[in-house]
Amino acid sequence: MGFPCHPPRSRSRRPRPHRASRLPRHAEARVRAREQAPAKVNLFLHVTGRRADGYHLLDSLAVFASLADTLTASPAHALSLAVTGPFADRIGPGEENLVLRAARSLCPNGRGALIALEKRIPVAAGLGGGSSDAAAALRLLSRLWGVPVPSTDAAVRLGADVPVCLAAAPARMLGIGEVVAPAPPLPPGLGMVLANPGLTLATPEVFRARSGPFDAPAEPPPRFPDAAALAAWLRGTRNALEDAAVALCPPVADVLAACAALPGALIARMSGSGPTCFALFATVAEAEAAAASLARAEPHWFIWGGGLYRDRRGGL
Ligand SMILES: C[C@@](CO)(OP(=O)(O)O)[C@H](O)COP(=O)(O)OP(=O)(O)OC[C@H]1O[C@@H](n2ccc(N)nc2=O)[C@H](O)[C@@H]1O
Ligand SMILES: Nc1ncnc2c1ncn2[C@@H]1O[C@H](COP(=O)(O)OP(=O)(O)O)[C@@H](O)[C@H]1O
Repeated sequence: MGFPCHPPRSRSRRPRPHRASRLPRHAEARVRAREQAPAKVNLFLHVTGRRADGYHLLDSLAVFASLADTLTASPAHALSLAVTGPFADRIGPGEENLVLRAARSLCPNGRGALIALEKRIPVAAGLGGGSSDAAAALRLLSRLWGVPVPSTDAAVRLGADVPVCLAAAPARMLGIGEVVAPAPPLPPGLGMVLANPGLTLATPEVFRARSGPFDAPAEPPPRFPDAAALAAWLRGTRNALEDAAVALCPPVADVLAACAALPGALIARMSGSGPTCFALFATVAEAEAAAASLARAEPHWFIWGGGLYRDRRGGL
Protein backbone atom coordinates (compact mmCIF):
# COMPACT_ATOMS: atom_id res chain seq x y z
CA MET A 1 0.00 0.00 0.00
CA GLY A 2 1.13 3.53 -0.69
CA PHE A 3 0.94 5.01 2.79
CA PRO A 4 2.44 4.03 6.11
CA CYS A 5 -0.70 3.16 7.99
CA HIS A 6 -1.25 -0.49 8.32
CA PRO A 7 -3.93 -3.10 8.57
CA PRO A 8 -3.49 -4.30 12.14
CA ARG A 9 -0.88 -7.01 12.50
CA SER A 10 -2.35 -10.18 13.87
CA ARG A 11 -0.05 -12.08 16.19
CA SER A 12 -1.76 -15.38 15.55
CA ARG A 13 -3.10 -16.83 12.32
CA ARG A 14 -6.54 -17.53 13.64
CA PRO A 15 -8.39 -15.02 15.79
CA ARG A 16 -8.61 -16.28 19.34
CA PRO A 17 -12.10 -17.34 20.40
CA HIS A 18 -13.94 -14.60 22.22
CA ARG A 19 -15.29 -16.71 25.04
CA ALA A 20 -18.39 -15.83 27.02
CA SER A 21 -16.33 -16.30 30.15
CA ARG A 22 -13.32 -14.11 29.50
CA LEU A 23 -11.03 -15.24 32.26
CA PRO A 24 -8.74 -18.25 32.23
CA ARG A 25 -10.72 -21.00 33.99
CA HIS A 26 -8.16 -21.41 36.79
CA ALA A 27 -8.37 -17.69 37.68
CA GLU A 28 -12.13 -17.46 37.88
CA ALA A 29 -12.59 -18.77 41.40
CA ARG A 30 -10.03 -16.45 42.92
CA VAL A 31 -10.64 -13.07 41.33
CA ARG A 32 -9.90 -10.39 43.88
CA ALA A 33 -9.90 -7.15 41.96
CA ARG A 34 -11.23 -5.71 38.71
CA GLU A 35 -10.58 -2.43 36.91
CA GLN A 36 -11.94 -0.89 33.77
CA ALA A 37 -9.49 0.70 31.31
CA PRO A 38 -11.66 3.13 29.29
CA ALA A 39 -10.71 4.47 25.86
CA LYS A 40 -9.28 8.02 25.92
CA VAL A 41 -10.59 10.53 23.39
CA ASN A 42 -8.86 13.88 22.81
CA LEU A 43 -11.67 16.39 22.21
CA PHE A 44 -8.95 18.78 21.06
CA LEU A 45 -5.20 18.39 20.85
CA HIS A 46 -2.91 21.40 20.43
CA VAL A 47 0.84 21.01 20.03
CA THR A 48 2.21 24.09 21.79
CA GLY A 49 5.96 23.47 21.59
CA ARG A 50 8.75 20.94 21.62
CA ARG A 51 11.16 19.92 24.37
CA ALA A 52 14.88 19.53 23.82
CA ASP A 53 14.48 15.72 24.03
CA GLY A 54 12.06 15.80 21.07
CA TYR A 55 8.83 15.25 23.04
CA HIS A 56 6.04 17.65 22.13
CA LEU A 57 4.27 19.96 24.58
CA LEU A 58 0.53 19.42 24.44
CA ASP A 59 -2.67 21.11 25.45
CA SER A 60 -5.56 18.68 25.26
CA LEU A 61 -8.99 18.01 26.71
CA ALA A 62 -9.19 14.26 27.27
CA VAL A 63 -12.43 12.43 28.00
CA PHE A 64 -13.10 8.72 28.37
CA ALA A 65 -15.64 6.64 26.46
CA SER A 66 -17.51 3.80 28.11
CA LEU A 67 -15.78 1.50 25.59
CA ALA A 68 -13.24 -0.16 27.89
CA ASP A 69 -10.77 -2.99 28.34
CA THR A 70 -11.18 -4.96 31.56
CA LEU A 71 -8.39 -6.08 33.86
CA THR A 72 -8.78 -8.59 36.67
CA ALA A 73 -6.10 -9.80 39.05
CA SER A 74 -5.82 -12.41 41.75
CA PRO A 75 -2.89 -13.12 44.07
CA ALA A 76 -0.24 -15.51 42.75
CA HIS A 77 3.43 -16.28 43.37
CA ALA A 78 4.55 -15.17 39.92
CA LEU A 79 3.45 -12.36 37.63
CA SER A 80 1.54 -13.53 34.54
CA LEU A 81 -0.84 -12.09 31.97
CA ALA A 82 -3.52 -13.66 29.78
CA VAL A 83 -5.12 -11.59 27.01
CA THR A 84 -8.57 -12.31 25.54
CA GLY A 85 -11.24 -10.27 23.72
CA PRO A 86 -11.83 -8.93 20.20
CA PHE A 87 -8.36 -7.31 19.87
CA ALA A 88 -6.38 -9.95 21.79
CA ASP A 89 -4.61 -11.09 18.63
CA ARG A 90 -3.07 -7.62 18.11
CA ILE A 91 -0.92 -7.60 21.27
CA GLY A 92 1.14 -10.22 23.06
CA PRO A 93 0.94 -11.22 26.73
CA GLY A 94 4.74 -10.88 27.09
CA GLU A 95 6.97 -8.42 28.92
CA GLU A 96 6.44 -5.76 26.21
CA ASN A 97 2.77 -5.53 27.19
CA LEU A 98 2.17 -2.26 29.03
CA VAL A 99 0.22 -4.13 31.72
CA LEU A 100 3.32 -6.10 32.72
CA ARG A 101 5.57 -3.03 32.31
CA ALA A 102 3.26 -1.14 34.68
CA ALA A 103 3.29 -4.05 37.15
CA ARG A 104 7.11 -4.21 37.12
CA SER A 105 7.37 -0.43 37.59
CA LEU A 106 5.06 -0.61 40.63
CA CYS A 107 7.00 -3.39 42.31
CA PRO A 108 10.40 -3.92 40.70
CA ASN A 109 11.31 -6.58 43.28
CA GLY A 110 8.82 -8.97 41.79
CA ARG A 111 5.42 -9.35 43.50
CA GLY A 112 3.12 -11.90 41.84
CA ALA A 113 -0.36 -11.66 40.36
CA LEU A 114 -2.42 -13.58 37.85
CA ILE A 115 -3.69 -10.83 35.54
CA ALA A 116 -6.30 -11.15 32.81
CA LEU A 117 -6.86 -8.44 30.21
CA GLU A 118 -9.93 -8.38 28.00
CA LYS A 119 -8.91 -6.23 25.02
CA ARG A 120 -11.89 -4.40 23.49
CA ILE A 121 -10.18 -1.11 22.47
CA PRO A 122 -8.55 -1.08 18.99
CA VAL A 123 -4.73 -1.06 19.19
CA ALA A 124 -2.50 1.79 17.91
CA ALA A 125 -5.66 3.75 17.25
CA GLY A 126 -5.30 7.12 19.02
CA LEU A 127 -7.48 5.87 21.89
CA GLY A 128 -4.66 5.34 24.39
CA GLY A 129 -5.69 1.72 24.98
CA GLY A 130 -2.23 0.57 26.06
CA SER A 131 -1.82 3.59 28.37
CA SER A 132 -5.27 3.01 29.85
CA ASP A 133 -4.39 -0.65 30.44
CA ALA A 134 -1.16 0.42 32.15
CA ALA A 135 -3.05 2.93 34.33
CA ALA A 136 -5.71 0.34 35.22
CA ALA A 137 -2.93 -2.12 36.13
CA LEU A 138 -1.37 0.50 38.43
CA ARG A 139 -4.74 1.14 40.16
CA LEU A 140 -5.54 -2.58 40.39
CA LEU A 141 -2.18 -3.83 41.62
CA SER A 142 -1.69 -0.96 44.06
CA ARG A 143 -4.87 -2.24 45.77
CA LEU A 144 -3.89 -5.91 45.52
CA TRP A 145 -0.35 -5.33 46.79
CA GLY A 146 -1.10 -2.52 49.24
CA VAL A 147 1.37 -0.08 47.64
CA PRO A 148 0.73 3.54 46.63
CA VAL A 149 -0.31 4.52 43.09
CA PRO A 150 2.74 6.22 41.51
CA SER A 151 2.96 9.96 40.94
CA THR A 152 2.17 11.39 37.50
CA ASP A 153 5.91 12.05 37.03
CA ALA A 154 6.59 8.33 37.49
CA ALA A 155 3.52 7.24 35.49
CA VAL A 156 4.50 9.33 32.45
CA ARG A 157 7.62 7.18 32.05
CA LEU A 158 5.30 4.34 30.97
CA GLY A 159 3.71 6.59 28.32
CA ALA A 160 2.63 10.21 27.90
CA ASP A 161 -1.05 9.21 28.15
CA VAL A 162 -0.70 7.19 31.38
CA PRO A 163 -1.14 10.10 33.88
CA VAL A 164 -4.48 11.20 32.38
CA CYS A 165 -5.56 7.56 32.12
CA LEU A 166 -4.86 7.16 35.86
CA ALA A 167 -7.57 9.79 36.44
CA ALA A 168 -9.94 8.11 33.92
CA ALA A 169 -12.13 11.24 34.06
CA PRO A 170 -12.38 14.34 31.85
CA ALA A 171 -9.15 16.31 32.32
CA ARG A 172 -6.82 18.78 30.68
CA MET A 173 -3.45 17.30 29.59
CA LEU A 174 -0.48 19.67 29.64
CA GLY A 175 3.31 19.35 29.47
CA ILE A 176 4.02 16.16 27.52
CA GLY A 177 1.10 14.60 29.41
CA GLU A 178 2.53 14.60 32.94
CA VAL A 179 0.43 17.62 34.00
CA VAL A 180 -3.20 16.61 34.50
CA ALA A 181 -5.44 19.55 35.38
CA PRO A 182 -9.18 19.70 36.10
CA ALA A 183 -11.50 20.08 33.11
CA PRO A 184 -14.59 22.28 33.24
CA PRO A 185 -17.77 20.33 33.99
CA LEU A 186 -19.07 18.72 30.80
CA PRO A 187 -22.78 18.56 29.98
CA PRO A 188 -24.17 15.24 31.25
CA GLY A 189 -25.48 12.55 28.90
CA LEU A 190 -23.15 13.25 25.95
CA GLY A 191 -23.11 10.62 23.21
CA MET A 192 -20.10 9.63 21.12
CA VAL A 193 -19.40 7.60 18.01
CA LEU A 194 -15.92 6.18 17.45
CA ALA A 195 -14.94 5.08 13.94
CA ASN A 196 -11.70 3.41 12.88
CA PRO A 197 -11.00 2.22 9.34
CA GLY A 198 -9.33 -0.96 10.58
CA LEU A 199 -5.85 0.55 10.18
CA THR A 200 -3.15 1.43 12.70
CA LEU A 201 -0.91 4.50 12.99
CA ALA A 202 2.28 4.66 15.06
CA THR A 203 2.25 7.70 17.39
CA PRO A 204 5.97 8.59 16.87
CA GLU A 205 5.51 8.63 13.06
CA VAL A 206 2.55 10.99 13.31
CA PHE A 207 4.43 13.42 15.59
CA ARG A 208 7.40 13.26 13.18
CA ALA A 209 5.13 14.07 10.21
CA ARG A 210 3.57 17.12 11.94
CA SER A 211 4.67 20.45 10.46
CA GLY A 212 3.76 24.11 10.72
CA PRO A 213 3.70 26.57 13.59
CA PHE A 214 2.89 25.56 17.14
CA ASP A 215 -0.64 26.17 18.46
CA ALA A 216 -1.62 28.61 21.18
CA PRO A 217 -2.93 27.00 24.37
CA ALA A 218 -6.75 26.80 24.44
CA GLU A 219 -8.35 28.16 27.61
CA PRO A 220 -11.75 26.49 28.15
CA PRO A 221 -14.59 28.44 29.81
CA PRO A 222 -15.46 27.57 33.44
CA ARG A 223 -18.39 25.42 32.30
CA PHE A 224 -20.23 24.23 29.22
CA PRO A 225 -23.97 24.68 29.76
CA ASP A 226 -24.96 22.16 27.10
CA ALA A 227 -23.61 19.95 24.32
CA ALA A 228 -24.09 22.65 21.66
CA ALA A 229 -21.99 25.10 23.72
CA LEU A 230 -19.24 22.50 24.11
CA ALA A 231 -19.22 21.80 20.35
CA ALA A 232 -19.23 25.53 19.54
CA TRP A 233 -16.19 26.07 21.77
CA LEU A 234 -14.41 23.01 20.36
CA ARG A 235 -14.81 24.44 16.83
CA GLY A 236 -12.29 27.11 17.85
CA THR A 237 -9.74 24.38 18.62
CA ARG A 238 -8.34 21.53 16.53
CA ASN A 239 -6.41 18.30 16.54
CA ALA A 240 -2.95 19.47 15.45
CA LEU A 241 -2.01 15.92 14.39
CA GLU A 242 -4.94 15.52 11.98
CA ASP A 243 -3.14 16.78 8.83
CA ALA A 244 -0.11 14.57 9.52
CA ALA A 245 -2.35 11.54 10.11
CA VAL A 246 -4.29 12.17 6.86
CA ALA A 247 -0.99 12.51 4.96
CA LEU A 248 0.25 9.20 6.38
CA CYS A 249 -3.12 7.48 6.18
CA PRO A 250 -5.50 9.07 3.59
CA PRO A 251 -8.53 6.95 4.65
CA VAL A 252 -8.65 9.09 7.84
CA ALA A 253 -10.19 11.84 5.67
CA ASP A 254 -13.02 9.46 4.67
CA VAL A 255 -13.62 8.50 8.30
CA LEU A 256 -13.75 12.17 9.32
CA ALA A 257 -16.22 12.96 6.53
CA ALA A 258 -18.40 9.98 7.46
CA CYS A 259 -18.44 11.06 11.13
CA ALA A 260 -19.27 14.67 10.24
CA ALA A 261 -22.19 13.51 8.05
CA LEU A 262 -23.86 11.46 10.83
CA PRO A 263 -27.33 12.81 11.69
CA GLY A 264 -27.12 14.75 14.96
CA ALA A 265 -23.29 14.96 14.99
CA LEU A 266 -22.29 18.22 16.71
CA ILE A 267 -18.61 17.98 15.78
CA ALA A 268 -16.33 15.35 14.23
CA ARG A 269 -12.59 15.12 14.75
CA MET A 270 -9.67 12.69 15.03
CA SER A 271 -8.59 11.47 18.49
CA GLY A 272 -4.91 11.58 19.52
CA SER A 273 -2.55 10.50 16.74
CA GLY A 274 -5.38 8.63 14.98
CA PRO A 275 -6.61 6.97 12.94
CA THR A 276 -9.78 6.71 15.10
CA CYS A 277 -12.19 9.64 14.66
CA PHE A 278 -15.12 10.59 16.85
CA ALA A 279 -18.39 12.46 16.55
CA LEU A 280 -20.09 14.06 19.56
CA PHE A 281 -23.87 13.97 20.14
CA ALA A 282 -26.19 15.61 22.65
CA THR A 283 -27.53 12.19 23.73
CA VAL A 284 -26.34 8.60 23.94
CA ALA A 285 -29.45 7.41 22.03
CA GLU A 286 -28.50 9.60 19.04
CA ALA A 287 -24.94 8.25 19.12
CA GLU A 288 -26.12 4.64 19.26
CA ALA A 289 -28.48 5.16 16.30
CA ALA A 290 -25.75 6.93 14.29
CA ALA A 291 -23.26 4.15 15.08
CA ALA A 292 -25.71 1.50 13.91
CA SER A 293 -26.28 3.28 10.57
CA LEU A 294 -22.53 3.87 10.05
CA ALA A 295 -21.82 0.20 10.81
CA ARG A 296 -24.32 -0.79 8.08
CA ALA A 297 -22.64 1.58 5.58
CA GLU A 298 -19.06 0.62 6.52
CA PRO A 299 -19.15 -3.02 7.62
CA HIS A 300 -15.33 -3.31 7.62
CA TRP A 301 -14.70 -0.41 9.98
CA PHE A 302 -14.63 -0.64 13.75
CA ILE A 303 -17.63 1.43 14.87
CA TRP A 304 -18.72 2.06 18.46
CA GLY A 305 -21.51 4.27 19.81
CA GLY A 306 -22.28 5.05 23.44
CA GLY A 307 -21.69 7.49 26.27
CA LEU A 308 -18.81 8.70 28.38
CA TYR A 309 -17.20 6.54 31.04
CA ARG A 310 -18.88 7.05 34.42
CA ASP A 311 -20.59 10.15 33.09
CA ARG A 312 -20.56 12.61 35.94
CA ARG A 313 -20.42 16.35 36.17
CA GLY A 314 -17.28 18.09 37.22
CA GLY A 315 -14.40 16.12 35.76
CA LEU A 316 -11.56 15.53 38.19
C1 LIG B 1 -0.85 11.55 21.01
C2 LIG B 1 -1.47 11.13 22.33
C3 LIG B 1 -2.44 12.25 22.79
O1 LIG B 1 -3.16 11.85 23.94
O2 LIG B 1 -2.27 9.96 22.25
P1 LIG B 1 -2.31 8.61 21.34
O3 LIG B 1 -2.45 8.97 19.92
O4 LIG B 1 -1.05 7.84 21.58
O5 LIG B 1 -3.51 7.86 21.86
C4 LIG B 1 -0.38 10.95 23.41
O6 LIG B 1 0.30 12.14 23.65
C5 LIG B 1 0.63 9.88 23.13
O7 LIG B 1 0.81 9.19 24.32
P2 LIG B 1 1.58 7.75 24.35
O8 LIG B 1 1.04 6.89 23.27
O9 LIG B 1 1.48 7.25 25.76
O10 LIG B 1 3.00 8.22 23.94
P3 LIG B 1 4.44 7.68 24.35
O11 LIG B 1 4.44 6.19 24.27
O12 LIG B 1 4.91 8.33 25.60
O13 LIG B 1 5.29 8.30 23.16
C6 LIG B 1 5.40 7.71 21.89
C7 LIG B 1 6.15 8.66 21.01
O14 LIG B 1 5.29 9.75 20.61
C8 LIG B 1 5.99 10.97 20.61
N1 LIG B 1 5.41 11.89 21.60
C9 LIG B 1 4.51 11.43 22.52
C10 LIG B 1 3.94 12.31 23.42
C11 LIG B 1 4.34 13.67 23.37
N2 LIG B 1 3.81 14.56 24.24
N3 LIG B 1 5.24 14.10 22.46
C12 LIG B 1 5.76 13.23 21.56
O15 LIG B 1 6.56 13.64 20.72
C13 LIG B 1 7.44 10.65 20.91
O16 LIG B 1 8.08 10.41 19.66
C14 LIG B 1 7.33 9.33 21.67
O17 LIG B 1 8.51 8.55 21.55
N1 LIG C 1 -1.98 -3.58 26.67
C1 LIG C 1 -1.72 -3.00 25.48
N2 LIG C 1 -2.73 -2.56 24.72
C2 LIG C 1 -2.47 -1.92 23.55
N3 LIG C 1 -1.24 -1.74 23.05
C3 LIG C 1 -0.19 -2.17 23.77
C4 LIG C 1 -0.40 -2.81 25.01
N4 LIG C 1 0.80 -3.11 25.48
C5 LIG C 1 1.71 -2.68 24.59
N5 LIG C 1 1.10 -2.11 23.55
C6 LIG C 1 1.79 -1.48 22.39
O1 LIG C 1 1.62 -0.06 22.54
C7 LIG C 1 1.55 0.59 21.27
C8 LIG C 1 0.47 1.66 21.30
O2 LIG C 1 -0.76 1.05 21.46
P1 LIG C 1 -2.07 1.87 21.91
O3 LIG C 1 -1.96 2.35 23.30
O4 LIG C 1 -3.24 1.02 21.58
O5 LIG C 1 -1.99 3.09 20.88
P2 LIG C 1 -2.73 4.50 20.85
O6 LIG C 1 -2.30 5.25 22.07
O7 LIG C 1 -2.32 5.14 19.58
O8 LIG C 1 -4.19 4.19 20.86
C9 LIG C 1 1.32 -0.51 20.26
O9 LIG C 1 2.51 -0.62 19.50
C10 LIG C 1 1.12 -1.78 21.06
O10 LIG C 1 1.72 -2.91 20.48
